[in-house]
Amino acid sequence: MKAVVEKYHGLGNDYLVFDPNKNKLELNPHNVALLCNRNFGVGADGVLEGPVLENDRISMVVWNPDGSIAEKSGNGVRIFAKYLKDAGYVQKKDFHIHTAGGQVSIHYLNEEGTRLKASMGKVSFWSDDVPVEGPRREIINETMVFGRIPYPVTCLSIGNPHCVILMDEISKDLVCRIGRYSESARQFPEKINTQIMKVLDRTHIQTEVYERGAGYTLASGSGCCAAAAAAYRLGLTDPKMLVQMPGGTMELEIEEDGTVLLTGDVGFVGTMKLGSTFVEQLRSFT
Ligand SMILES: N[C@H](CCC[C@H](N)C(=O)O)C(=O)O
Repeated sequence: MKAVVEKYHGLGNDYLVFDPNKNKLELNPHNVALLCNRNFGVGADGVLEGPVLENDRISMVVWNPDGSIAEKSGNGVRIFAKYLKDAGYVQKKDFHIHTAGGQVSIHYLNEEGTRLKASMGKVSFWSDDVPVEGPRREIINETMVFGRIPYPVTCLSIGNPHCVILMDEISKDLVCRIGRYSESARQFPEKINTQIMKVLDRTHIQTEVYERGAGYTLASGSGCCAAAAAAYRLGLTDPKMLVQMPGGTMELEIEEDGTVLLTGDVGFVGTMKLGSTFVEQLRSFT
């Protein structure tokens, strides 16, 4: 059996596109984890399975490298939109991609499709939407303890769950130290993506991310939406801002109705025809 994947990245947050129309292999948590393994597999921060084309809808599935499925990925939908153009599935400049976390509207900003704007939907700070255990409330600057240290935490959903912690200084080490505790903390029944955020001024913030099901990554599309929405809700920024992450900078805009617009680049790395022995390994996981 043959198998081929296409590798792309969004600000260094790399994904493999696995097109079921070109591959017979069935994906499952075990073979996705092997595909994403940076030593024994291709290596990536996740797999984007699709397009599934039915009743003129385009949908995709976002897999995390631990084999779990995420409702949405901001870099993932932008990468997937670029793939759809490269593979000839779409010719229009504007269209929708359906994910488990809701519909994302895509607008290409250049001919090659390497710069895209995604309308990521509305955020919700309500505990039952994120979800967060306890009485129904909006989670804004609520003290939560991770690793025996209290933090002021803002939680929100943008289709997938996020917590955002405002700090004076941020670093990879710090977000990993917190994320190891917060990701699977008991108050998050569906786990959580963790962002620490430094506000530079009213139009610039900086973040580091520890992703649910992936750990530390160089950038997170849904994560920078969450950080921007939290910064704006806390009254620290204007509705339009730049979010600086280790992998690069995204343009964010919070619209009047709470919809979050995400604009940034994606890069195509290459097409990988998987070796027959490796494909047999992937198939061996039932
Ligand atoms: N790990 C995330 C999904 C990918 C998020 C990130 N890579 C993005 O670009 O939004 C989750 O389990 O919700």
